[in-house]
Amino acid sequence: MQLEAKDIGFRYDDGPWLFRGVNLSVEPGEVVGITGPSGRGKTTLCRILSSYETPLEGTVTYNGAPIPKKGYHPVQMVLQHPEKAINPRWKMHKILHEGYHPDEELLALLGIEQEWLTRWPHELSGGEMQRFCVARALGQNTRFLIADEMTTMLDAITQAQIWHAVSEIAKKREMGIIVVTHEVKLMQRLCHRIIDFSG
Ligand SMILES: Nc1ncnc2c1ncn2[C@@H]1O[C@H](COP(=O)(O)OP(=O)(O)OP(=O)(O)O)[C@@H](O)[C@H]1O
Repeated sequence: MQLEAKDIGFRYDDGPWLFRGVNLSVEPGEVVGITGPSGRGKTTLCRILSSYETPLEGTVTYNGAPIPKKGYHPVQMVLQHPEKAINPRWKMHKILHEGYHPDEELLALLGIEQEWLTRWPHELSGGEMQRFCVARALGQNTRFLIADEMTTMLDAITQAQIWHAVSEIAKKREMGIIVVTHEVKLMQRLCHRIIDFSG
């Protein structure tokens, strides 16, 4: 059940190649960090791994086969800014239940309070909103989570709570995680190995 990128290359339109020949594989339960200077394409690579973007060269496979375009996606991505990932016209319960129905245990682990469910997104703080985005990404069929600066904007306590919850779930389910962050200590604490993406 490995997630594997082979010889990936990408550039935007007629621009220069952002990267070529990138190889990466992540095993179930493994936590892999990706580090590198700003602008080298870490976010773009994450988008390719989670099928939001198609590579111009190379392939991404899950369990040795291309990831099916239909159905629940086994690779889920959580971004830095939760407000960009949710529909501002939906109340939180609708946002939360968009893909599946998270159980009470997961909500409690992520510190999501019942009363938040009836609120609009603008009535929540960034940290509260991000807990919903994380819950939404942690469906039972999520095999890999891509955390692209997932807790960068949050205070230390919220950051610790979210990572504690995600790590617990990952251990229990053997879920793999890719962590992109500029925070070196967080990266070292979480990751089994770190890949330098300096290009
Ligand atoms: N949709 C797009 N169209 C054109 N260029 C883009 C697009 N998205 C990103 N880029 C450019 O591609 C390069 C890589 O961006 P990307 O966000 O992948 O890098 P990054 O390593 O994640 O950077 P950061 O650490 O600052 O988030 C940047 O120069 C960026 O301006």
